[in-house]
Amino acid sequence: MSQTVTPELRRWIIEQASAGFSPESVLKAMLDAGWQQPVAEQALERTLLEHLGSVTPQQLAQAAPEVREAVNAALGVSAQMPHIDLSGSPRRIDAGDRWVDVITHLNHPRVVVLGNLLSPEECDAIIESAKPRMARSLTVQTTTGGEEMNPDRTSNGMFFARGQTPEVSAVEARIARLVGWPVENGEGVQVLHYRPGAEYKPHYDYFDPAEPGTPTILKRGGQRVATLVMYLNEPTRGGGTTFPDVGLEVAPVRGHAVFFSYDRPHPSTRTLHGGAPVLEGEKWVATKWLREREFA
Ligand SMILES: O=C(O)CCC(=O)C(=O)O
Ligand SMILES: [Fe+2]
Repeated sequence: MSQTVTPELRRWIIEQASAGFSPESVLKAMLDAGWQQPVAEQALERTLLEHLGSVTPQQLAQAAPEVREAVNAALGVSAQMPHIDLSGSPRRIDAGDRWVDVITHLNHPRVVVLGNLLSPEECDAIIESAKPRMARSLTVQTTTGGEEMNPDRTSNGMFFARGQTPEVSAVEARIARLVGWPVENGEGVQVLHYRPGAEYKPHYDYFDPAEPGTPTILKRGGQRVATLVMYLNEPTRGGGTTFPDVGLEVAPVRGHAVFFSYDRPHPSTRTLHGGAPVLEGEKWVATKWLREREFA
């Protein structure tokens, strides 16, 4: 007699895994219920893998450790993440050489808006040292692994090497302390300049695993797992950082920053975001991307 896997069975498997039962105990229950071992094993594996895309980080956090491990391994997901400790709901956080204000935070997507991350002097110094090296922004092209001009990004930009100027170096150390992530895992700071009308259409910062160029990119430091966009000045109107999945817009205020993290390269992180068009004035930001491992 051949057995077929019904939608009810798949739902039941997901419920069991989400409730914290280990795959072994789910499998045993299926065998006890009369399922043939190969069918049961395949149904279990397929169902859990296919379900991954719709699992929220909160659900996964509640799953049995074996499920979490299997899921993480299957997706190349990072167990450890850059993270801002907001336990005890602090108003301000000690970032080593500076107290940083906590303005707003959201759990899914994981977003933290910070105030006073940079002093006005640091903002100006970073803009001034970036200016001579600005060119039309390139984005890493996952189709090829190279860098290309992207029509969705109408800003101008440049990259600093890590530690290239004293201000960049101080800010990098501050960020590392703030999010508990090594300086070595960070890409160099990128500076972007938007004139009126310029924008950065909604996108994900992680590298799309489905694109052929991604494996090459990942050889250097693995996936991006978090982004910090730092506002170096204030456009008069427009230029906020938007998160369309949740209708959030972060105001570009000088010295403020928006931190967001994504523990898997997947839209379920809800980290789709963009730079809204600048309507009046101009906008300068510095972006710090954090990788899983050392970015050498
Ligand atoms: O300019 C912004 O607000 C967003 C910048 C951004 O998304 C990026 O640099 O990846
Ligand atoms: Fe981005």
